[in-house]
Parts: sequence; structure tokens; C-alpha cells
Amino acid sequence: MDFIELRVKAPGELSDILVAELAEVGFDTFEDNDEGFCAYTTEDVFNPDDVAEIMSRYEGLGELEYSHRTITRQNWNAEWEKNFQPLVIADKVSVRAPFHPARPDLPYEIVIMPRMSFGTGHHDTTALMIENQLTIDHQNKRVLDMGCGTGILAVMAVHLGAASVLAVDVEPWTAENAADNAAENHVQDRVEARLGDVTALEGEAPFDIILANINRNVLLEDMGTYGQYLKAGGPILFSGFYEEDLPLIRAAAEQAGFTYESMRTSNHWVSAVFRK
Ligand SMILES: C[S@@+](CC[C@H](N)C(=O)[O-])C[C@H]1O[C@@H](n2cnc3c(N)ncnc32)[C@H](O)[C@@H]1O
Repeated sequence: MDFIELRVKAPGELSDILVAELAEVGFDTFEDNDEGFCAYTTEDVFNPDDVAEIMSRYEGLGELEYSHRTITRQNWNAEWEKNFQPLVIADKVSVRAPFHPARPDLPYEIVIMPRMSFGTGHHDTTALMIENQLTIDHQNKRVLDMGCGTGILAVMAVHLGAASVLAVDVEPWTAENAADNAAENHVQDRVEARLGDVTALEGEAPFDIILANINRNVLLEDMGTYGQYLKAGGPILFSGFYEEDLPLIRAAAEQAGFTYESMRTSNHWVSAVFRK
């Protein structure tokens, strides 16, 4: 399957609105740049008419230019290698590719080969989730990472002491990539990557911790099911939505039996912690 890169030139506030709109029509990876941002999706999901319709609604609000190109699956690695810079989250967690120098000066290191999956740590939601994970006791816990992408949060969970992590994602290449990244970080014996959505959890006993960085609509839809798979007293960390959507997420979470604890924000994105 090939990928579509949509390059958008727009001022900051307009970019934020467009990212939210494009997320509704299948774009699930966004990278900021000096001129605006790039959005990515797969060819099967891409509909140029949807994009044109969104853009036409915002053309009057500022200088707006956009174009798209196809990136073949084979070229994807070269693309991300060119753009993937190592980063440090919360002064504690180094996230880097295998070809970057190691950071033994930091307590945690995650090595990621993102390929075509979401989750290099560069997106605000991933970094916010990791910051929240650092505040949660993972020692000997059984963790569910829903919407695992590269498996970055699953690796972090093991680094924080988790006994085992079930990492689930609906994208076929993602489950494979999460398994590869678990091996790259020498935690493959504690991470199981599985393809699917909430229905892939059938038969699982409740987890001690749930991590779910997905998107607003999936979280709202699956909230009740997450409730069935979390032990009483266990924390559930959500992300993948904007500050303006927190009231909706909070209402659904409370209905599912979770109590709100705290949240972090970055560039209007949220990661919130609830407890059952
Ligand atoms: C925002 S990314 C998060 C990736 C990674 N966990 C991170 O924190 O960087 C969301 C992921 O959720 C996956 N996803 C979308 N719908 C899903 C669903 N219904 N169930 C499970 N995963 C889903 C996407 O394929 C994508 O990999």
C-alpha cells in the first residue's frame, strides 16, 4: 500500500484547524514545519475531493496552499530517516532511531524504527502520553496499549517495569512494526503485538493499566469496552484529541465508570489520566 503526503502551507492557527479537519477524513500522521504542516494517510483512504472541500471552506481565513504526492511503501524508510531527529522527552526519555548515537546519560532510551507507523515521539500526543506514563507505577503490571502504532508506549511501559504489554492496532503493518520495535529494544518477551480493534481483546482478563492514544471518535466509541478490560483502581491514559474535546471525552469516561485525575496539554493536544 502506498502513502499520500499532503503538504499544507498555512499560518499557525489555520494549520491547527486544518489538522483537526483532516484527521476526520483519514489523515492520521501530522508533522509541523516552518510553512505549515504535512499530513499523511494511505492511498486507499485518501479522497482528494474531501481535501478540496475542507480547503475551500478555509481559503478566506489566510494564505493557504496545498498539494499532495504519493510516497511508495519502499521509499517510506528513506523519507523518515531523512526527517527523523532524535529527541528527549521530560529530560528523561531519549527517543531515537537505531542510526542515532545512544544517550546513556538518560534513564530511559527507546529505539524506534517507525517505518509507516505513527509514534516516533515527535507528535505531541505521544510525548504527552510518555510524560503521563512517567507518573504511573508500572512495576510488575499487565498493560494494554490500544492504538500502539510503533509500540513506543509499550516499550516505555516495559522500561518502567511492566510485566507484560498487549499492543493492539488496526493497521496491519503497525502490529508487525510494534513487534520489530519491541525486539529492537530487547523487550520482545514482554510485548505481544496484535492486529485488531477492541474485538481483539475478547477473552483477555482485565489489565492493570490501559494506554489509549487513538483519536476522539474511536475513544468515544470504545470507551465502554475499555471499562470492561480495566481492573478496579487501575489508571487509563487517553490521548489523540484536542483540549476542546476534553469535556466530551470526560463525560464518556465518567459514564464508563472512570474518575478524572489530571491532564497535560501541548499545542492544544491533550493526554488525560482517569482511574476506574
Ligand atoms: C495517534 S496514533 C498513536 C500511536 C502510538 N501509540 C503513540 O502514542 O505514538 C493512533 C493509532 O491508533 C490506531 N487505531 C486507529 N483506530 C483504532 C482502533 N479502533 N483500535 C485500535 N487502534 C486504532 C492507528 O492505526 C494508529 O496507529
